[in-house]
Amino acid sequence: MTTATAPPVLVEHVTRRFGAVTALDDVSLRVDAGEIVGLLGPNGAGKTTLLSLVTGLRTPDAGTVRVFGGDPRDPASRTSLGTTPQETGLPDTLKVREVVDFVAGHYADPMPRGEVLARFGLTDMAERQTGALSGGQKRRLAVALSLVGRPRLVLLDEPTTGLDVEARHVLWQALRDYHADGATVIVTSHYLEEIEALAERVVVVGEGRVLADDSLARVLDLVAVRRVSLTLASGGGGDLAGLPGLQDVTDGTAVPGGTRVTLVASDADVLVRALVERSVPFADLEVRGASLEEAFLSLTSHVEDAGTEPAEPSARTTQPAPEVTR
Ligand SMILES: Nc1ncnc2c1ncn2[C@@H]1O[C@H](COP(=O)(O)OP(=O)(O)OP(=O)(O)O)[C@@H](O)[C@H]1O
Repeated sequence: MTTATAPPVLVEHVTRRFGAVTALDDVSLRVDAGEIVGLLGPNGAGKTTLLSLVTGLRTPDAGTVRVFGGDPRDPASRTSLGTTPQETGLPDTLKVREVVDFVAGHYADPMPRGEVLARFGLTDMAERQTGALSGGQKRRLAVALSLVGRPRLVLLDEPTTGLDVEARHVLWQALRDYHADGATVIVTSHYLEEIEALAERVVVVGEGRVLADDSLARVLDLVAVRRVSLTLASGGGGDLAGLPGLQDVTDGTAVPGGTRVTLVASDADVLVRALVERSVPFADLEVRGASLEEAFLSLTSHVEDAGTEPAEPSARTTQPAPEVTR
C-alpha cells in the first residue's frame, strides 16, 4: 500500500548481485518529495541497477525498496512513477501524436498532448512518424512520454546521452519545469554538466556503494581542490616543497620569462600567502576551482587509497561524508 506521507523513494540496506558481480553493496537512499537528485558515477557503478530496483524491474537480494511506501513490484505503487530507461524503442510508423495518445490512454488523467509536446519542443513534430525523427527528437519524445501520466516521481537514466547541446538544453529545461511543478526527480548521468544543471542533491555511486550524498555545492566543497597556475621566474629559485596544503605540482612548461607550473592545493589563499611570505618570484597567477569530475575522482580514489568506509546512507544528515585527503 502506498501512503500519502511515505517518501517517494526509500532504499534500505540493499544488496544486488549478478553472479560474481556485486552491483549494489548495502546501499541505502531516501529521496523526499520535491527533491531533484543526481546519481553520479562511472560505468558499472550501479546506477542503473539502483533505478531498476526502484522501478520494480528487479528485486534486491537483500534489503528493501519502497516507492511511496509501497512495493515497487506492485503495479499500484508504480502509478505515480514515470521513467525513461537508457535505451528506448519507438514504433517507427506511428506518428508522434499517436504515440503520445497511446501512452495517455493508460492513465485516468493524462497531461494533454499539446502540453506534453510543447514542454519538450516537439509541437511541430506531432504529425511526423517517429521513424523520421532525429536521434535528439526521439530522445526528447522518450523522456516526454515518461511525464504523460503526470507522475509524482520521475526516474531518468542518462536522459541526454548522445544529444547535441541544444537538444540537451531543451530537455533540461523541461525537466526543471516539471520539477518546479512539484515532482520528485532522480537523474543518472555521466555528464557532469548535466548533474550540475539539474541536481540540487548529488549521490555519488562507485563500485556499488554510496561514496557521497550531499548538496551539489557540498560535494564540490568536499574536495575543495584548487588549481593554482603561475609562472616561476627563470633562475629565481623558489622552493615549493612543504607549501601548506600542497598536494601536487605539475611538470613545468617553459614559457617566456620562466616556467609555468600548476600547484594543486586544498586552500588557494593559504598557498598564495605562503608563496609571498617565502618570496617565491612568480607571475601570471591563475586560480581555478575543481569540477564535479575532479571531485568525484578524488572521492573514489580516497576511498580506494585509504580503504575508507563509504559514507553511511544518511550521511548528509547524520554523519559527514568521507573526509578527503588534502
Ligand atoms: N543483467 C546483468 N547481468 C550481469 N551483470 C550485470 C547486469 N546488470 C548489471 N550488471 C553489472 O553490475 C554492475 C553495475 O551495473 P550498472 O548497469 O548498474 O552500472 P551503471 O552505474 O548504471 O553503469 P553505466 O553508467 O555504464 O550504465 C556492473 O558491473 C555490470 O556489469
